[in-house]
Amino acid sequence: MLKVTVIAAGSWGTALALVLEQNGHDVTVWARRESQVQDILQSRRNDKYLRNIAIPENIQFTSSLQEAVKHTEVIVLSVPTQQLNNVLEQMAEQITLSHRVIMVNVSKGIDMGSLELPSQMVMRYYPTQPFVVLSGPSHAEEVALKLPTALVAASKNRLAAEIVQDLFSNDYMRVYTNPDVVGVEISGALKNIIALGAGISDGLGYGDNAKAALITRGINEMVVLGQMIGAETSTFRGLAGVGDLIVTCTSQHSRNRRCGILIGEGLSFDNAIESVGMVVEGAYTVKAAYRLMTKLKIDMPITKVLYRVLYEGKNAREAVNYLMTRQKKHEIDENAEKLELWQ
Ligand SMILES: NC(=O)C1=CN([C@@H]2O[C@H](COP(=O)(O)OP(=O)(O)OC[C@H]3O[C@@H](n4cnc5c(N)ncnc54)[C@H](O)[C@@H]3O)[C@@H](O)[C@H]2O)C=CC1
Ligand SMILES: O=C(CO)COP(=O)(O)O
Repeated sequence: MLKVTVIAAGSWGTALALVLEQNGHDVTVWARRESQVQDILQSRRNDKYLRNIAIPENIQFTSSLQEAVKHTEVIVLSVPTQQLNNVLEQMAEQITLSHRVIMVNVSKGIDMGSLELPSQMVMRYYPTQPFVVLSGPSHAEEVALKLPTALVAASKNRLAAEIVQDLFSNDYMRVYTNPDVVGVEISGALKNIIALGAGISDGLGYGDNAKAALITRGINEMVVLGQMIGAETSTFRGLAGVGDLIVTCTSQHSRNRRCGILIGEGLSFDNAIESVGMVVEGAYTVKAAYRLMTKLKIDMPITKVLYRVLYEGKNAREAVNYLMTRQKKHEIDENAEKLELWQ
């Protein structure tokens, strides 16, 4: 049994706390508001984020960071990416982790200000603690119902990856390990942008053909950016890559897809975000990815048009028209260069 602290009592943090408790660990969840802690303790539910799920008495809740991390062995960070730096700062001010703690991040995104990945933010504050990113196709609503789910625990530290694999594995959750932290993080961040696009496509009334094209060309964009920043291309074929892209672009549970559908149906960006009521990571990651794309001088057309739709008021239907009619090109640039493939 390990002592595990989950930071943030949103839908994913709560669902993962349930898994950890089921697996026999000593689980404490930190929520920033005492009122939320009291609500959960009274009802043993967290209906705002995870409806109709009973939370066992064994899971402790607190709004004190100090109490939450006291003697803990594993910290699971489930804070929305744009808030992660702020939470890490609060933790660093209040807590010196003098003991060894495995830092596990489960949020998916890129910081809009610094353009850092979660691993880079965490390592800035805790350079000597082992870091693991847990990612893959996994909606909290299904995990809370114990429906079969497969994830990937990526770390440069093999032992830490294997500890996290053991921590979460059970008969409905299968966890693989992977040393490619950057590839897993870029996959998780960019798939949300593509899912927003898939939602917009659905909201506009386009069909399965359009969505399949978005998913496939979306992987291409993930690879293009990933290769520039040191990711392994094979990671994009895995659970964190194509796996998560499929689930987020097609699932009824996806917040990113739902937000996209509302925008496609004509709602404003702000109203769509508000209506979803939970974090829509892709809406912020698109800004970071657009800046990265510009900085690295690479072409990411889906990211580019989504940025224009969300932040520059471009009409969504015109954006699709742009994607369809832009300059013709090869499907796979590398193949086009291989003279032996042409007759
Ligand atoms: N919901 C899901 O099924 C999954 C979510 N994720 C990722 O996990 C991360 C969290 O997502 P959700 O739990 O769905 O979000 P959520 O919107 O359900 O919950 C976010 C939680 O973070 C807290 N929070 C927000 N700002 C904060 C701050 N400044 N300080 C402290 N706490 C703060 C909120 O109070 C809330 O409890 C995201 O990056 C998401 O992409 C990953 C896999 C599955
Ligand atoms: O990352 C997720 C599923 O793997 C959650 O996606 P949404 O935020 O779109 O719900």
